[in-house]
Amino acid sequence: MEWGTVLPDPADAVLTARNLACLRGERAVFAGLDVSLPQGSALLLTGANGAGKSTLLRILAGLLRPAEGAVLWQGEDIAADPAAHAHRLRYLSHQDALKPALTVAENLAFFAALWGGAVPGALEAVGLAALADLPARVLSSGQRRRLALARLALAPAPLWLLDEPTTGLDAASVERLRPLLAAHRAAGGIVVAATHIPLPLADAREFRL
Ligand SMILES: Nc1ncnc2c1ncn2[C@@H]1O[C@H](COP(=O)(O)OP(=O)(O)OP(=O)(O)O)[C@@H](O)[C@H]1O
Repeated sequence: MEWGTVLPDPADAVLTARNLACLRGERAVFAGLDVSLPQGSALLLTGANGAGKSTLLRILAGLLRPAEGAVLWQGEDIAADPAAHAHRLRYLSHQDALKPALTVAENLAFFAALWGGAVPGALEAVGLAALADLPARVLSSGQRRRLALARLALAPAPLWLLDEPTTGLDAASVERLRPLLAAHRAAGGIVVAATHIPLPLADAREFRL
C-alpha cells in the first residue's frame, strides 16, 4: 500500500486533506494521507477491495470523521460547517438511493427540488428520457445507476465524489459520462472517483491505496 502526497500543494487548491488517518474497528485502513486538489482536477482512487477507497470518499464527504487529520475546503475545516460542505458536493455511493414506487422522473424531481435543475435535460444526459414514466422498481441495474448519475446533470456543485460510478453501465453509458465530467471540470469542479476500471476522464491523477 502506498501512502503519501497525491499532488503538490498548489496555491489555488480547493480541497485539501492533511495527514488523514482512518481506523475501522481496531485496524488502520490508511494513515498519513495528504491530498491537494485544485479547481478542475480529477483524482481516481484505485486499489484492491478493502483498500479504503469508499472510506476515503466518505471522509471527503464529511460523512465519516478521520481518526487523525482534517479535510479542508479553501483552507477551512469541513467539520466546522457540515451543512455548507453538504451543499457544495454531490456524493454518489454504491447505493443508488432510489424510491422504487416513484417513477424515474419523480425520483429525479426529488433531487431537483433540493438543488434546482431540469429533470428532462438530466434524464436526456444519461439516456433515460424514454423511461421517464416507468416506476424505478422495474429498471435494470445499469438503468438504476444511470438514474443515480442523472443527479450530476441537474445543477452545478463544485465537488463530485463518486463511488464506482460505472458499475453495471454498458459501454455507451460510460461514454455518456465523458461530456458530463468534462463540463464539470471545465467549470472548475473537482471530481474524486473510486473505480476498478478506467473512467472517461482526461488527465486524471491516480492514487493507489
Ligand atoms: N463499518 C465498518 N466497520 C469496520 N470496518 C469497516 C467498516 N466499513 C468498512 N470497513 C473496513 O474498512 C476497509 C476499507 O473498506 P472500503 O469499503 O473503504 O474499501 P474499498 O477500497 O472501497 O473496497 P471495494 O473495492 O471492495 O469497494 C475494509 O477492510 C472494510 O472491511
